[in-house]
Amino acid sequence: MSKILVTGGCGYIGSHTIVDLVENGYEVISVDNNSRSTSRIFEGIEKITGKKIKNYKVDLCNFDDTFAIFQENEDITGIIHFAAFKAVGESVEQPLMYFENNLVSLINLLKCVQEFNIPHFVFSSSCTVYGNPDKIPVTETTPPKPAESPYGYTKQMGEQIINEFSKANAAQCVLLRYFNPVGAHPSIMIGELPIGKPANLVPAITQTAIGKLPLMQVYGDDYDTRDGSCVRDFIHVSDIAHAHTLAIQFLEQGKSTKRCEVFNLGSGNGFTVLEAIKTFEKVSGVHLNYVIGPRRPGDVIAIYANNDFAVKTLGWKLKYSLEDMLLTAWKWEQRLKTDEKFYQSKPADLN
Ligand SMILES: NC(=O)c1ccc[n+]([C@@H]2O[C@H](COP(=O)([O-])OP(=O)(O)OC[C@H]3O[C@@H](n4cnc5c(N)ncnc54)[C@H](O)[C@@H]3O)[C@@H](O)[C@H]2O)c1
Ligand SMILES: O=c1ccn([C@@H]2O[C@H](COP(=O)(O)OP(=O)(O)O[C@H]3O[C@H](CO)[C@H](O)[C@H](O)[C@H]3O)[C@@H](O)[C@H]2O)c(=O)[nH]1
Repeated sequence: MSKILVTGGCGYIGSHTIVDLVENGYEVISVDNNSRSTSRIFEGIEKITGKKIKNYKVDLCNFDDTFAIFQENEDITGIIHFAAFKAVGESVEQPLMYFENNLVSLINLLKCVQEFNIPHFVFSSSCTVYGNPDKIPVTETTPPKPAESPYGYTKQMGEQIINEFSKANAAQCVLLRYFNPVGAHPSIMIGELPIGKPANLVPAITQTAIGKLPLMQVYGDDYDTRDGSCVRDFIHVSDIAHAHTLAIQFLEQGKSTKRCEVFNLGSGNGFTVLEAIKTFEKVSGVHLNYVIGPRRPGDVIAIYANNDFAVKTLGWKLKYSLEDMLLTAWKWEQRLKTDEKFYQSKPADLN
């Protein structure tokens, strides 16, 4: 059985991917320092899969501790690297913290890939690498634009580091560019746990609907889009998770013709912020308390994916609609309310 090391396994996408890997017969271990998450998420993973997952509470920026995980698990066959800081605004305020955490952890891992001859490496990238694209939908060959934030730079630099690494090493790599992952596992046993006031749209919607936030703002309705609000490609987190299993299988089956392959992971549909809100109101039956506010600096106006390459090459079939994404997110928010510690979602409360 293949053994996959998932970094950031207690996080939003990592936890859903662990479930998908286990359901597809993989043995999984996780490393997460819980700087942005709680290991309590494994209770949910265990309920869904019936499996206990071993997590190493290690900071990947500490090389010796990271190396020790590989010494203890010499049979690791692949790595899926999610662990990173991801808040765009915070990265503008604390750029060095972002460059250090996201890049040092990546380099430490790649040193271990080299040292222990790990054949397969999958990296969490982002559609942020396309910036404000000239033409939509974007394909994998759409030229990257300069990043809008230090966070964005860590994804662009991460891709470059892996590209160069793969030329000089035996490992084969896959870069997965996520669009906007939202929703929760259909069992509602795991989901997103934003820390503090959410910056992202869907947690802002669900927290407003439940009354945790009094009101939310739509950042701008004067863009050149069909209703004036920004366009995004929302994709269910479980669909994103399954693409990781497919990416590992793609590498294992020797189907990659390149040392480093890139895939867009989006639904292929663009919805506006206001359309997402209307869909939420429809599936939840809740009237959302929102106002139109000013534009948020740095926001991309409109982006969605051409996902043909992932669909054809990986055999990726999308299971969930926008309605499913928003309904599962809503059910998860309602479930969180029954658990005070999760509901508070401050780092100190989580662990
Ligand atoms: N969620 C999104 O909208 C989105 C979009 C595009 C790309 N991504 C990328 O996908 C990946 C996963 O995102 P997510 O939404 O699951 O984020 P998340 O914050 O929920 O999970 C990241 C996990 O990594 C852990 N971590 C961070 N730094 C670490 C370190 N130095 N050592 C060990 N663990 C560490 C955190 O504790 C957390 O559990 C990230 O790389 C993110 O940049 C996310
Ligand atoms: O309270 C809110 C929150 C968001 N929005 C709007 O909703 C849209 C989506 O915003 P998100 O913050 O949810 O997502 P982004 O597309 O801005 O950013 C996400 O996708 C990026 C890739 O483009 C990065 O990966 C980033 O980490 C990730 O948060 C934007 O137009 C934003 O202005 C609101 O109107 N109100």
